[in-house]
Amino acid sequence: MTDLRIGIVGVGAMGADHAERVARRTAGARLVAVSDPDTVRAEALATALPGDVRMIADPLELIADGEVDAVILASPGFAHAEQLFACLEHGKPVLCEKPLTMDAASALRVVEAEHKVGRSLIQVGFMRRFDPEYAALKELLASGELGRTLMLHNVHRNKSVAPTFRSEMIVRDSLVHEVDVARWLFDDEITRITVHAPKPTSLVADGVLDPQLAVFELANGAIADVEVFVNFQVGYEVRCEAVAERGSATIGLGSGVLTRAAGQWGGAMPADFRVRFERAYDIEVQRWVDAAVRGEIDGPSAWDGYAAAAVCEAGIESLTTGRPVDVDLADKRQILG
Ligand SMILES: NC(=O)c1ccc[n+]([C@@H]2O[C@H](COP(=O)([O-])OP(=O)(O)OC[C@H]3O[C@@H](n4cnc5c(N)ncnc54)[C@H](O)[C@@H]3O)[C@@H](O)[C@H]2O)c1
Ligand SMILES: O[C@H]1[C@H](O)[C@@H](O)[C@H](O)[C@@H](O)[C@H]1O
Repeated sequence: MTDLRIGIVGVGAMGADHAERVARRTAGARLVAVSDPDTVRAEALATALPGDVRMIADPLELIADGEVDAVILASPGFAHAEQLFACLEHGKPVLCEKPLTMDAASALRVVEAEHKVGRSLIQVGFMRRFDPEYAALKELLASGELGRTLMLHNVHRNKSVAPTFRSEMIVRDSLVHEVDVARWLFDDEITRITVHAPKPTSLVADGVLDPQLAVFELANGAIADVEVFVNFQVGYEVRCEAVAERGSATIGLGSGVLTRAAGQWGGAMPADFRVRFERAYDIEVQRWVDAAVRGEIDGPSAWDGYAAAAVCEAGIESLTTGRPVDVDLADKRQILG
């Protein structure tokens, strides 16, 4: 069978990482084109990677290109909506990095446009669903061995982020992962969100609310809390503890290799998500490629991206008022039939 020919739009940190993945270690796929407004960066990447990778300056041209079968969108969130509509117009399967779009209204338009096409073409890059630890936690909770899950406690810390990363991005770009994790682990919708902000770390610009503490209330009565702290300084740390009726389960303790030496004990912390979630991204992309060949998706759908956008929109409102905000989610059955 011939390889799925993939084009990547946006080759900054994440796009370049995916480009390496597709070009070197994804079975049944071939990287054929990259696009980025920074054409020098895109050209350099295209030249460095194995195979014949073209640089196409205009992302919409890459999406329309007859030799590109499927697209990975790793452009910034503000560019996703237009590029997703182009993928739908050309009938191209697309793995879109989170966030699906910048707000709930545009995300819902994407869901509706895909529904009109009549095929699931969009998969959202909520890669934690493919992380072996998260997958094992999901399986354990679903088995019922611990009884009903009551609460989740989550920690999401980045070593640092660019100074352009503002308070609402902490919700839309970082907290959005736990929004998806909570919806996925509970298999339920978040109906209300509250985002508290303690006095910020002194290591961010004035006005940036970092860290934040979010509380999600789910339709089934469960609650999830999340500390999100994107300028933690130390390293990348993502943890999740599920508390159930007859026990708890924790993932993300980073207990790979613990050493004891010179009167101290400990291990290494990954510098960022590319290291911590490398395996998750590999599995995500491989399964997306395999599903695209079958004309399907195999992961978070456009609806999941929309639902997360609706929760984040309410979260950003809560961050400014300090009050709980109900999530305004469209009726799935009415939209998708
Ligand atoms: N799943 C994850 O864990 C994860 C991790 C990091 C980033 N992301 C997501 O990936 C996307 C990219 O993030 P990043 O960290 O690589 O950012 P980045 O700033 O490192 O890279 C973005 C790239 O997109 C290019 N770009 C800007 N405007 C564009 C446009 N209109 N069309 C095409 N390319 C454009 C920029 O020149 C840059 O090279 C974002 O949606 C982000 O939220 C996801
Ligand atoms: O875009 C990144 C990415 O999604 C990471 O997985 C997350 O930990 C960061 O907070 C976010 O800025």
